[in-house]
Amino acid sequence: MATLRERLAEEVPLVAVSFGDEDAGRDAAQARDLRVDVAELRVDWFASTDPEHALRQVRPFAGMPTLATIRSKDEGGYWAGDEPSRLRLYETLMPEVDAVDVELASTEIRAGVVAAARSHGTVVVLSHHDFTATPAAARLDELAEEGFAAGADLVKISTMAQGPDDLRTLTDFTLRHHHRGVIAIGMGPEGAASRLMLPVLGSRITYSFIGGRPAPGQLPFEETVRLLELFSPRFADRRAA
Ligand SMILES: O=C1C[C@@](O)(C(=O)O)C[C@@H](O)[C@@H]1O
Repeated sequence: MATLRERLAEEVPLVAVSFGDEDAGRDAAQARDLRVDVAELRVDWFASTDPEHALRQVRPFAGMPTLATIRSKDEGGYWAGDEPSRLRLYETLMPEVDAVDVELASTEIRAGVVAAARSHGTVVVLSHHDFTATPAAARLDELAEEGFAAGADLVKISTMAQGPDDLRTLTDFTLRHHHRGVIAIGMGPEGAASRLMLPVLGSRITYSFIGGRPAPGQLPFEETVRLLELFSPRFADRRAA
């Protein structure tokens, strides 16, 4: 099977699903059955952030592309510990996963996460979330520059879309930067179309859900796959292969 890095280079959209630690064995089996492209392990959702517990939740997903995220409270996550502990947890998980996602704004640990990722060949996503609004194009460009300069393989922008103007802003951002490796998401009901349209235009990963924990505006995994198969022949070919 192609590695996540190889898949990303193909520029065919990937569909991710986020998982906590309710029942990692069950979730991993389901993710494999449904051929989820990327399992995002939301470590900040885990009941315990003890490293051994976290490793036990991640291991059932071995063999499929995995992305570990320990999201800060400032950007909508549940991580309650301090920054040195968060960096240690990323370092512990690094050999077991294909990619990690840390916020661009987490400047205390960002360089440490990137350095650990480099030594393991792990893909680095540097992300920016805004749950209220979509910033102007110039600000999004600054974030992209900051992210690539800091060592991102992918820069992810996930912002609340309030209407068509925000969809246009996120679309333009995708068109300007898709060749460098970006993920762009318009959250909320007004952003839902971005979860299909932007991957077709080059945003590398779109996020969906199975079961009960959707982010604002996310579509179910099977619906996302069905619609992308209609809109992206390259995606349909890869699913059929
Ligand atoms: O940042 C993202 C994108 C997301 O917030 C979304 O809106 O799909 C879902 C999160 O799990 C992921 O880490």
